[in-house]
Amino acid sequence: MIEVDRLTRHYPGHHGLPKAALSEVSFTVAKGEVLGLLGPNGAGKTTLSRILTTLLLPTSGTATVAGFDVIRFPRRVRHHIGLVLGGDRGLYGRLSARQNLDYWAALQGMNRRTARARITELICQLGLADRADDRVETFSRGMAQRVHLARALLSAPSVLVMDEPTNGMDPHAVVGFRGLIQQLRDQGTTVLLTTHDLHEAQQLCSRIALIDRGRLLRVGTPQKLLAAVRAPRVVTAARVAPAIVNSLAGIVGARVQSRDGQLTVHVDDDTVLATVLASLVAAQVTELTVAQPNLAEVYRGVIEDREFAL
Ligand SMILES: Nc1ncnc2c1ncn2[C@@H]1O[C@H](COP(=O)(O)OP(=O)(O)OP(=O)(O)O)[C@@H](O)[C@H]1O
Repeated sequence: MIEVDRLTRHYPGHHGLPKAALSEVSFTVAKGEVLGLLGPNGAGKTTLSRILTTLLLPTSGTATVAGFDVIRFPRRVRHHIGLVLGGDRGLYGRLSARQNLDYWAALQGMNRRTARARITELICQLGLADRADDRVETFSRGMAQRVHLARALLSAPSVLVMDEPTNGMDPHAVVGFRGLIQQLRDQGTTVLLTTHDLHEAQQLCSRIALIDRGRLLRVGTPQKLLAAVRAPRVVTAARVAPAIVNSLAGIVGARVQSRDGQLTVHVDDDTVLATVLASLVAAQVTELTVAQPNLAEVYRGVIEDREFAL
């Protein structure tokens, strides 16, 4: 549904020299896939979203959405794509949710009767029914974001581009909104999801693209990205006899610490991990945990951005 090939976008930089916000970025997104675009501030995520939604022209390279080139067929692309932005832009606070949606439907040239039915359907689907006729300026961040999503879904697009859609929401609203994204995914909508939130990416995305300074550094399933991490695993166990601690200390590649029977072992690879676990199980130690690397470790390993708070 999305094909991006060597996409490049320059902005004027210092002394008139071009500065690359995107450099030779290539990837594809299949129908029904949720691709997470993850990267620090200034990585180029918004630039890419804007090109795909025909709001910005690339300097070179190509991008197609639902088979239509974004430069040659922008109207067709717009018909197939919905854009959901984070933040407070884009809604009329003094209008109700329904009036906002009526307005956007009219701008898109939708027939009134079709628009009315579609708006009622979206209001129900997105949990807005109780507040549909209240002014949007009285809405919480999470409710306003649902109106943004309804607006993007008016023309039933097959592709949604979401730029940090849960930014600024409280945790409860985030859970509800992510549930909506999951529903859309299950209904076959293709989603490009820009996010800073590693947990969100891991929860929602079938694949994740890591982008930094305009370059695509890695693309893969969360499992594939995790498999490539060399972060040490940590085994912890309780009530471990001193003799067992001593025998573990003899395993090459295991760094053992122990205090009052509470054991912590750092291991470098899966073979050492298996040996440590086998020794503990043979000694009938059952209270143990293994901390797996998570996306934060992948991120740290791939992107060296000090400003990005994990
Ligand atoms: N209109 C512009 N003029 C000049 N430079 C720009 C312009 N828009 C973006 N840039 C630069 O392009 C680079 C990529 O910006 P972009 O907004 O795409 O990043 P981002 O990944 O979306 O960042 P954020 O997470 O902060 O939204 C940045 O270095 C930014 O300063």
